[in-house]
Parts: sequence; C-alpha cells; structure tokens
Amino acid sequence: MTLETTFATFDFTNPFMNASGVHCMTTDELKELEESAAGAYITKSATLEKRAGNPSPRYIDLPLGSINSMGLPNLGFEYYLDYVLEKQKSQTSPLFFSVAGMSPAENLQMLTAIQESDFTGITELNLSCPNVPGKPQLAYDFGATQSLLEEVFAFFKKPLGVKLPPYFDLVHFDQMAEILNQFPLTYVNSVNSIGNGLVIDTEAEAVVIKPKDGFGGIGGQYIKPTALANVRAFYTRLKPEIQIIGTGGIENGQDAFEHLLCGASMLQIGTALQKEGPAIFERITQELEAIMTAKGYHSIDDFRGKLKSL
Ligand SMILES: O=C1NC(=O)NC(C(=O)O)N1
Repeated sequence: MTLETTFATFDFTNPFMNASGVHCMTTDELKELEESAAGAYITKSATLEKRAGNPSPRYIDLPLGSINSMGLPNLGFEYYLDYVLEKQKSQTSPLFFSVAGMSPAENLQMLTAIQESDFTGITELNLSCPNVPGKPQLAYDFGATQSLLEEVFAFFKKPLGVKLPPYFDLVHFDQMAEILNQFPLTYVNSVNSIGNGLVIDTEAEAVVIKPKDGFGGIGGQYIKPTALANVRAFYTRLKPEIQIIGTGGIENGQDAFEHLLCGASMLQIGTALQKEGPAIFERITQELEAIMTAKGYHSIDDFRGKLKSL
C-alpha cells in the first residue's frame, strides 16, 4: 500500500500539499509545511512588489468553510525566489512557486526572472485571485488567458501549472480546455475559491469581512461539489500530459478519495489547513490509506480518474 505520486517528472511520497495562500506567507510557515507530513508545498502567490493586502477583518472561519478577501498580501517576488533557490539546494522533492502578477506584464516579468534563474521546481501561475479590487479574475476572460499563455510559452520552458477559478457551464469547460490543450502545461489546478460570496452576521446585521463591502472568496465544504466537477471536467477534456491538481473542500480522507476518483494527481488543502494546522497532513494521509485498504487498492493509480457514470 502506497500513496506515492508521480507528478510531472517528480516523485512525491503522497499527493497532499497546501493550497497557495494558506500557511505559506513566511519562511517560518513554509518550514512548518516542510517538516509536516505533506508530500509537497507551495509559496504564497507572489506579486512583483511586497503587498500589505486588504484591510482586516479579511478572513473568517465558518462552520462549513471560510470566506476571505486577503488581497494578495505577500512579501514580494524576490523574497520567495530567494527562498526557493536556497531551499532547493538541500530539498529533495521540488518546490512549487506561486506567482500572481497585478497585470499580464507583471506576470511575464516574474516568469522571465524564474526562467532565467536556477529554479528547478514547479511554477504555479495564479490566474484566479478574486480579491484585488478592480482586478478581474483573468481566467474568466478566455481571450486574455489565451494571449497570456501564448506570450508565456514563447519563452518559459520550466514546469508550469495554472490556478483556475471554478467554472459553472459545460460550454466554458469546453472553451477553456480548448485553450489549455494548445500549451505544454504541466498541470491545471482547480479550483481557487468561489469568488465574491457574501456572509452575514445576523446579530450585527452586518457583513463579516471589511474589504469590498463583505464580498469574498468562499472555501471549504461549501465548494467541494464545484471543485469535484471542475477537476472531473478538466480531467476528461485535457490531453493526458496535463495533470490535474484538485483543490477545494478537502478536509478528510474521503474528500481526498473523491478528488482522486475525479482524476486529480495532487491534492491541495486550504481552509481545513487554516483551521487545523499542518498536523492535518498526518491525519489525512492515514485516513486515505484506511479507505484504500478497505477497498483493496494498493496504489492511487488503481482508482485515479475511474469515477463511474450511471
Ligand atoms: O488567489 C487567491 N484566492 C483567494 O481566495 N485569496 C487570495 C488572496 O486574496 O490573496 N488569493
């Protein structure tokens, strides 16, 4: 029985990692992930310049998930590039480096710097942050996404994945897959939070987060059905060379099993990691192993992607 996962040209002991943005802002947080049972981990999405992000309260835990409008607070591109370049000297499994430019030009600038650097890990291009006022979720603009990826792959030759927002229309899955299949992407990561939800405190008769009149990205159990659908939709539409990272609503071994059944290769945990801390990785690996044992599976490949239709 093993949770070993081959992703791109890398081997991980298990498919679990943090979702970018959670427990990965500082090198101290990243060190805790490195020392946890996670199979891999990823940095907070970097912008070129350091950002304070949105005013607080900007993250609230909810009974069934979370709402956030962080606004891409981060310590700046150079901070994370320095970290990954130093880390990879001793690190065995590769690191994931997330970037989220405030403009297409800023994305190209950061990706150029990564291409020209000694970074040997995997880059995640975040096309789906819903929380910067005035900044659209780029991946909802299909033309802009196509154009950006054309510019990126004219020069970027290292492993690259894209973090996508959830889509809700089968025609959009078809259109997005048609775009993504044109490029040598390593993976697609579905989903980012469901953008611009609204949570109300009826006692105070008020919203619960300060930015954007309370509108924020929804995560956790609320979004699992949407996350599973996006993982499945892209798994069944993308060329096999493009793997899928499943993100959204993973709290236990069963949620992980469901994402793997849909076709995910790696699994990112956000809200549940925020609530439980890095100890979650020990728990969830054991829970997934227990499910696999009960079902007689010896490896994840025995069932990955094999969701049955009726
Ligand atoms: O891509 C992101 N998704 C989120 O849900 N929040 C963060 C953020 O607001 O920084 N970014």
